Amino acid sequence: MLDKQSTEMKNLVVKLYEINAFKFGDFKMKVGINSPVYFDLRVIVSYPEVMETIGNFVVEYMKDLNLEYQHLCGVPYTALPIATLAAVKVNKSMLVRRKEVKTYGTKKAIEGKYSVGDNCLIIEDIITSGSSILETVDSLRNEGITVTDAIVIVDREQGGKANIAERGVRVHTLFTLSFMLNVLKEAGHIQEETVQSVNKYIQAVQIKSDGSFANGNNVQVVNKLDRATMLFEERASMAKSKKAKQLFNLMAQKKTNLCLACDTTDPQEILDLAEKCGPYICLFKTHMDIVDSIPSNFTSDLSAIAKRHNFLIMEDRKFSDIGNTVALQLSKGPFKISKWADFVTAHSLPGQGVLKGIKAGLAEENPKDLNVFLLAEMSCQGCLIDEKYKENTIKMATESTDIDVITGVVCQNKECFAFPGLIQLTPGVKINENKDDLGQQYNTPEYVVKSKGADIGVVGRGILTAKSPEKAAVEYRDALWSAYLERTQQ
Ligand SMILES: O=c1ccn([C@@H]2O[C@H](COP(=O)(O)O)[C@@H](O)[C@H]2O)c(=O)[nH]1
Repeated sequence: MLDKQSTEMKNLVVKLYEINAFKFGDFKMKVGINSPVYFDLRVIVSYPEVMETIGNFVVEYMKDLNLEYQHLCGVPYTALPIATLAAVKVNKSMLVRRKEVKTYGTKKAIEGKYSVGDNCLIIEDIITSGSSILETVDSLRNEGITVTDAIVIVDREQGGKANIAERGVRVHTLFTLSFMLNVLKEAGHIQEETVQSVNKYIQAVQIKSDGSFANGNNVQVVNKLDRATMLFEERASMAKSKKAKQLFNLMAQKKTNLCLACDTTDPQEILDLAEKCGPYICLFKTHMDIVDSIPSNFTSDLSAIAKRHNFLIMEDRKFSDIGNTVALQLSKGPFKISKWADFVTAHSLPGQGVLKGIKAGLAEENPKDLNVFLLAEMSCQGCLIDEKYKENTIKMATESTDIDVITGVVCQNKECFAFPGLIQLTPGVKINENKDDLGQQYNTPEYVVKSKGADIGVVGRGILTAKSPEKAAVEYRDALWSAYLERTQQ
């Protein structure tokens, strides 16, 4: 008998969250209103253990329900592998619905062997309005096949179940969205505010069978899980890496989202700047390869200052080589970055290998808990990064098996990613200028935070060339922090 409250069921919910099959943010939905939650169960095909667990739960549920049916049909496409697994396990035949009916050959909408009057059980991954299930019901019924029941993995509780019942199909669900939210809250992955925001959305956006909204078509819902309006404290609980949680909490406690880009070549000057500006920053960004003859105690001195003033250190190395080389660049050579940096930056250009290389470099010695910011966009004029590259970078940052080492994304726009547990680091920040002579482009602190979605603003020459870098750091800290506070009150 399937126990829907069991630890195994709860563990599956957490796993779905961890692999980003269940995510939070600001997502465009088929119904036209943005949603604070999104399920993407397509990713489970990459996790055989998750597939097997879901398959087993579906089979147990099917046995409990004790339904009469000759065939199983998965709603295309995401539910197809789940239905296949279940059909094999219970030794039933499968029917496959073609989404696009062929214009040649048999022109069949339903593939598989069946007789008029046979009964078919439908399997679906997610139900929102129920329209996808109904399309499959219609195709099956057009062939004379009887459909009375459907098993659904997740019910978003937006009216789909009732819409389908109107058409004579009972929906049996493994998980409701409310249950899943409570499990994630119990597990400490989300806070009560998040649960309430999602519940509010679900209540407001109830969909009728014709696709209209139960409250009329002018439904206005403020998505409180738009990352731009969320507090860093709340986002910390959603972050998937420990380091991202640490940085979110540090910013919230210290009330600063300023990163100083310390692009100076004199090692002593770097330490002096860290000492002076340290109280006002959350991150201190270095380019170690521009520093002249680095003294042996340089990185330990910098780390001591970081500890004293409570900021983290980022080496902006922009790794972009094959994994093996990246592992060596991170752990060996004159800089031994893995020994002292909290964060590094990396291009997504080499693909997954760059993250694998970083992980391998970390395994080399006994390093700090180091994390990565992936570059999805650059601030310079004429940058060759296009939309597809950006999209794939965000996939790497949110869906890959190495998301545990990712704290955030270096980018210029809020639209780049939705997940509130990632941090947007935005360089190209200056109060009085909009470009330099070598292609750098600047925006003001207020603009990058409020309009471009920056969580952390990176300031280099805006501080370094000021008469008093310390005073400039205070000025930038205040401008970036008040823009962040104003943004959360929108
Ligand atoms: O797209 C990017 C990525 C990184 N940077 C780095 O940020 C600082 C900016 O310095 P400014 O003096 O404020 O221009 C610098 O270290 C770059 O390497 C970037 O500018 N753009």
